[in-house]
Amino acid sequence: MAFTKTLNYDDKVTDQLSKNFTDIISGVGEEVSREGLLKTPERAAKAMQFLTQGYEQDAEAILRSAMFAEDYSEMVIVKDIELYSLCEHHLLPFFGKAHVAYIPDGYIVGLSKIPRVIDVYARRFQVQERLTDQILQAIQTTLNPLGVAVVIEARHMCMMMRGVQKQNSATTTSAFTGAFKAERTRNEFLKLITGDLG
Ligand SMILES: Nc1nc2c(ncn2[C@@H]2O[C@H](COP(=O)(O)OP(=O)(O)OP(=O)(O)O)[C@@H](O)[C@H]2O)c(=O)[nH]1
Ligand SMILES: [Zn+2]
Repeated sequence: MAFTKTLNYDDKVTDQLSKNFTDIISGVGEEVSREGLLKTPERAAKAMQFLTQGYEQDAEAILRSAMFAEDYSEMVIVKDIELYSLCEHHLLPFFGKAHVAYIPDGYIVGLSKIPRVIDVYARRFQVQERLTDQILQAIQTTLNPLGVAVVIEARHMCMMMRGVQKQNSATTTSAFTGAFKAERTRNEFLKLITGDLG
């Protein structure tokens, strides 16, 4: 499974996507043989494969690969994790940050696995709500903790560059399981993710 910043590109997929991007370039009236655009279909094909590599990856397997038995049952929060995704309606980026918390029940997980799981689901065509829920469910299903909380704050290029063209709007989505359904626990989490670490 590719976790590196580069990807082993599939030649057949690259060829097919390159043809598609050639059509897009000529479709908007550009000259595909213009020097600056000669390699663009192939570059765009590779960029698109990179941005959708999450389809090939298994979030639950990633979590299971670093679960450790530990007698700790306080809230664990990983906050301000940057994320980049593509909206499934316009294939334009949305980006922002995610905050994830869980309360262990016998098992903790390697901290880096949480951002990895976010990338697995973010690197697909998405809506922010489903992305939020998929991260939540993957952690709940594998670790079976006392509760999971996920908050995502993001800006959607499809609302900024086109459409309503609102530059400052941000969308917040949240999802909770178990202990986080209780107001006190949820509020503690929300306070900790908005608070200053000092
Ligand atoms: N709920 C949700 N909506 C999204 C997300 N990303 C993009 N959208 C919205 O998806 C909707 C698609 O609506 P349509 O009316 O079919 O598309 P459109 O004509 O391009 O709409 P406008 O963006 O309003 O111009 C738009 O309102 C987008 O803002 C997301 O992650 N979650
Ligand atoms: Zn969109």
